[in-house]
Amino acid sequence: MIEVVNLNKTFEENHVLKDVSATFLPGKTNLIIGKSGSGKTVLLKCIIGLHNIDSGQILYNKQNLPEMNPRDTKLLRQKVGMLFQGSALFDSISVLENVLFPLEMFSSMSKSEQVKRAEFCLERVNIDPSAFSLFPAEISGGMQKRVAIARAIVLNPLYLFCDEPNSGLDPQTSRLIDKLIHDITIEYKMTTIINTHDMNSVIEIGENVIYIDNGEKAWQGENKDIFSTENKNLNDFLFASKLTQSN
Ligand SMILES: Nc1ncnc2c1ncn2[C@@H]1O[C@H](COP(=O)(O)OP(=O)(O)OP(=O)(O)O)[C@@H](O)[C@H]1O
Repeated sequence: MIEVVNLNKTFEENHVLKDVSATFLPGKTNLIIGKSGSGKTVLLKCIIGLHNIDSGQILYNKQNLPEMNPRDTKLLRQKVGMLFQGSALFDSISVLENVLFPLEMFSSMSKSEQVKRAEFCLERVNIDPSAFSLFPAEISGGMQKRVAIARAIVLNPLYLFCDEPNSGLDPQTSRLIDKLIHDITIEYKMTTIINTHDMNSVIEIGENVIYIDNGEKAWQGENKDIFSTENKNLNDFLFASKLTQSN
């Protein structure tokens, strides 16, 4: 489980995260939602350790990330998978080589074990072996995203962080990607945190939704409860998101 406790983050005069406390549950898809500029990405980056924080705690199974020694931090990083906006695949190497990359960097497997593991992950995200030797530019955006998921899970992470996984995808492909992330989260009992604008994701896979409003955690709960919330700003946000998505 990941918990953040009384987290504060400022950039110069800009107090971006204000005393945020939230829990992110293992085996669940945890969604961070909120208006543009509310602090979602900064929160995700603080949790991953890409931003130093001003005060508060970031607890990975009760171990506070800012206080971890370099050895424990390194061990933790090996348990983390990341899915960035726009897939961030390496253009000049093949699909298979992209997924092999983390294994070459961080595992002690033999080459043949690495290839077996990479192929297994690609098959898990439904990439046909005929596409293994293609370059990212030769496959669709949805396939690129699935390759990026395969790469993110190849080291068997306990934690999966996804920043806007559906950006640039059509609604049908977005649904497939959501379902894939959700299924993999359950299968591998990962703690998955997704930063999203996509209201369909909230409805489909929002098992634990954290709503950030102007740097504060203003609501946390399950998708089934979100549309009966009495939080006015959240209601306005949901209404505006539904309008945008139906246009
Ligand atoms: N590296 C940085 N240096 C200074 N200010 C930053 C930095 N990163 C983010 N901010 C500021 O923090 C605030 C929150 O930004 P953040 O990117 O977290 O918003 P967001 O909710 O993810 O928005 P979006 O949905 O548009 O991506 C903004 O005011 C932004 O300008």
